[in-house]
Amino acid sequence: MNTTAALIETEYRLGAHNYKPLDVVLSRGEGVYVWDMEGNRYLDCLSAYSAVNQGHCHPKIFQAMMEQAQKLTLTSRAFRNDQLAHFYEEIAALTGSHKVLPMNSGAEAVETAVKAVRKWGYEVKGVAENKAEIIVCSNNFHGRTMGIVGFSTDPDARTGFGPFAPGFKVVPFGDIDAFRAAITENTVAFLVEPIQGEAGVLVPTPGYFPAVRELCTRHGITLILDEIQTGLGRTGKLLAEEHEGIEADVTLIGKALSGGFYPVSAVLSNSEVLGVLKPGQHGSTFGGNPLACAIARAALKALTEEGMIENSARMGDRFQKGLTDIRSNIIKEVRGRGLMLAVELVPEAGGARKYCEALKQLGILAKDTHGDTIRIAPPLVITAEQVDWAVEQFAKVLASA
Ligand SMILES: Cc1ncc(COP(=O)(O)O)c(C=O)c1O
Repeated sequence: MNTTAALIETEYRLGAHNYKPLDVVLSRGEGVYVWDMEGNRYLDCLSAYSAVNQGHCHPKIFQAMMEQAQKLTLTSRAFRNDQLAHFYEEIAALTGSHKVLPMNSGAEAVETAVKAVRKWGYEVKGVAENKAEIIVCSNNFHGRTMGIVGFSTDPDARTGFGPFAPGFKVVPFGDIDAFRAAITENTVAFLVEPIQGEAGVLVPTPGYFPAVRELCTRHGITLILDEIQTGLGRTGKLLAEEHEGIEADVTLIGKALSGGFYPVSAVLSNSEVLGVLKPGQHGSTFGGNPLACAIARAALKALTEEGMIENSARMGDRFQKGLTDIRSNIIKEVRGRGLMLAVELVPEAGGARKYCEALKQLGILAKDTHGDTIRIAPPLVITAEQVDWAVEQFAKVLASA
C-alpha cells in the first residue's frame, strides 16, 4: 500500500476529487525543499499557496509547537489561556491594529469580517437591518465557504451551489469609477485583495488603492484588505498595503501566520469594527487556542527576526528579473511583487499545466492557475543561488517550447 502508485490510487478511489494535484507524493520538507517518497528533491515554488513563507518545518516554530503541545493545547474561549494576550500584543505591535480576533482558516476570517462590518454598519453607521451592502471585486478569491462563494465570480466556485446570501455587489478589480458608482448609503464595506492571487497575481495600477482609501473614508465605508495570501512578507513588505501607502480598517491574515504548522487566522481592526461584537455573537472552539497562539507567535518571530521580509523583496526582484530576461515566444507577461510572482503564457502555449509537469521533472513544483498562468511563490528563505537555479529551469522549460 505504501508505493507512490498505490497511494495515488487510494486517494483517487476514496477521496473527493475536488483538487487536481500534480502526481507527486510528498513525504518530507525542509526550508525551500520538499522530497517525494522516492527521495527526489523539489524546490517548492508554491509554499502551500503561500502558507509556508518561513520554509518547511522551520525548527523554531517546531520547537515552540512541541513545547506548547506538552503543556496545554486547547481550553476553548470559555477560559483564558496564558498565550492569547501575548498573541494579541505581538500582532498589534507589528501591525498597529487595535483589536485582534483569532480564527482558524482564512475563509473563517473572511466570514468573520463580513459579520463584523455588517454589525458595525447596523450599530454605528445606522444602516437598517438586512440592508447592508458589501462591495467586492470580480475574480476575487476569499475562500470556499457558502457566504464567500456566493459573491465569487468564478463559475466553478459557484455554479450549482446556490442559493446564496444577498448583500454583495461586484465591481471590476482596479476600476475606481465602478467602485465609486457602486457606493450607496447602505455600503458598509469594500472587501478586496491588495493583489489578486488566485486570479493570477493581478497587481493593481498605481493610484487605485489610495483612491479607494479616500472614497472609503469619505463615505464611511470600512476597507477590508484580505491579506491572507499577500500578507506576512509574501510581497516583500509585512503587509501589501504598505506598497500602496494606505491603511485598511480591517485586515485579514492567515496562511503564513502559522508557518504551515496549523491553521491560524486573524481579523485585525480598529477598535470600532471588532468592538461591536459582544459575548455570544461570534466564536470558534479552536480559535485562539494556546497551541495555535504559540505557533503563530513563533511564526511571526521567525518572519521578522530572520530577515525573511527583506529577503522576499530582494529575491523577488531577482526572480522577477530572471524570468523577465528569459527569451521565449510563449511568455506573455511576468508580473508580481516580492516573491508573489506569475508567468502568464500566450494562449497558443496550450495551457500552463504541462509546463508545471515539465518543471516537476526538473525538480521544481509550481502551480498553474486560470489555464495560462504559472504561479511562483517559494518560501521567503530562498537564496540567490536557488533563485538563479530556478530561473535556469524555467528557461529550459519555457524557452524550449
Ligand atoms: C486571498 C485569500 N483569502 C482567503 C483564502 C482562504 O483561506 P483558507 O484556504 O485558509 O480558507 C485564500 C486561500 O487561498 C486566499 O488566497
